[in-house]
Amino acid sequence: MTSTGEIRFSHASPEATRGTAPVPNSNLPTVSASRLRVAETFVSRQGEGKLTGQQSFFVRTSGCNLRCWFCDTPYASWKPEGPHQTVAAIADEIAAAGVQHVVLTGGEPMLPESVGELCQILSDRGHHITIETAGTIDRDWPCDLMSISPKLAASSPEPREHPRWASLHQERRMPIPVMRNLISRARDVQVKFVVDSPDEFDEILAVVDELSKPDPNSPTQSLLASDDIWIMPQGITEAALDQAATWLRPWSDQQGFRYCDRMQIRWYGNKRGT
Ligand SMILES: C[S@@+](CC[C@H](N)C(=O)[O-])C[C@H]1O[C@@H](n2cnc3c(N)ncnc32)[C@H](O)[C@@H]1O
Ligand SMILES: Nc1nc2[nH]cc(C(=O)O)c2c(=O)[nH]1
Ligand code: SF4
Ligand SMILES: [Mg+2]
Repeated sequence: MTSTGEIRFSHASPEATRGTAPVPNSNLPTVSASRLRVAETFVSRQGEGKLTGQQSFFVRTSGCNLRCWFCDTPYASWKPEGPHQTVAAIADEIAAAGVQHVVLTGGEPMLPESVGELCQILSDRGHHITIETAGTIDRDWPCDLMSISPKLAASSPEPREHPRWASLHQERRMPIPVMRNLISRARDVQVKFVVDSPDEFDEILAVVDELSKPDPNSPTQSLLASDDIWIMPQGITEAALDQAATWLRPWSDQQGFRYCDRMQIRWYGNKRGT
C-alpha cells in the first residue's frame, strides 16, 4: 500500500492445506519475518454475526482502501496508526494468549499480503480464523469464516469534503466478481450489510441477487443462502442500535435474512480494544 492508502494489487502465494481446528499448538516454530501494520490487538467476545459471543483474539490491521463516512475505527482507516510488527511476533502473541478463535479485521485485513502468511501460520497451528473484510480484494488464504461486509453507495465519504476518496470509494467498493470468488472458496461465509436508512433496501436486494446467482459449475445451487445474509444497523451507541432495530429488524425478518446486533457496543460501549 502507498502512504496515501492506495493499493497496488498483487496476488498471494498459492494456498496451502487448510488445517482442521484442534487446540492451538504454541510449540510450532514461526517462520515469517514479513511485517504488518497493526492498529491494535485484543481479546474480546465476537460481537457480530454467527459467532457472536465467541471469545476471540482480534488483530486489527492498519490501512484501508476505502473510507466509509461511518467507519467506527478511523484509527485504522482515515488516520492509520500503529507499529509495524512481524507476522511471527503477532502469531506468537496469539499463541501466548491461548485463544483458539482469531478475528482478522481492520482497516482492511486483505490489503497486506503478509496477512496471508499470518493466516497460514494460524491455520497450521489449529486456530479458527475469521476474516472481517469489505470484500474488495481477491485473496485465497486459509480462513474458516469469510465475513464480508459489502459497502453500499451511501457509505461513501462526503464528495465535496473528500472528492478523491469519494471517487476511489465508488470505484472500489462493490466488485461483484471478487466477492463471488471469496464466497465460492469460503469454508463458511456470512455477508453483513451495514444499513443506515430504508433507502438502501433496494440496493441490498440487488447486491444479494448478484452475489447469489449460481456458479456455472453447479448451476442449480445459489452461491448464497438467505441465512448467510446478515443485516446490521449502522451505529455506535445502544440508542442508535435500538432505534434502527425498530425499522430494520422487521424488514430483515420479512426478507428471511438474519438480524445482526452489535453486541460489543452493548457489552463495552464503543471503546478501542473491545
Ligand atoms: C471496521 S470494519 C473492518 C473490516 C472491513 N474494512 C469491513 O469494513 O468489513 C469491521 C466491521 O465494522 C463494520 N462497521 C464499521 N463502522 C460501522 C458503523 N458505524 N456501524 C456499523 N457497522 C460498522 C464494518 O461494516 C465491518 O463489518
Ligand atoms: N467485540 C468485537 N466484535 C467484533 N466483530 C467484528 C469486529 C470488527 O471490528 O471487525 C468487532 C470488534 O471490533 N469487536
Ligand atoms: S471498509 Fe471497513 S475499515 Fe475501511 S473505512 Fe469502511 S468500515 Fe472502515
Ligand atoms: Mg468493530
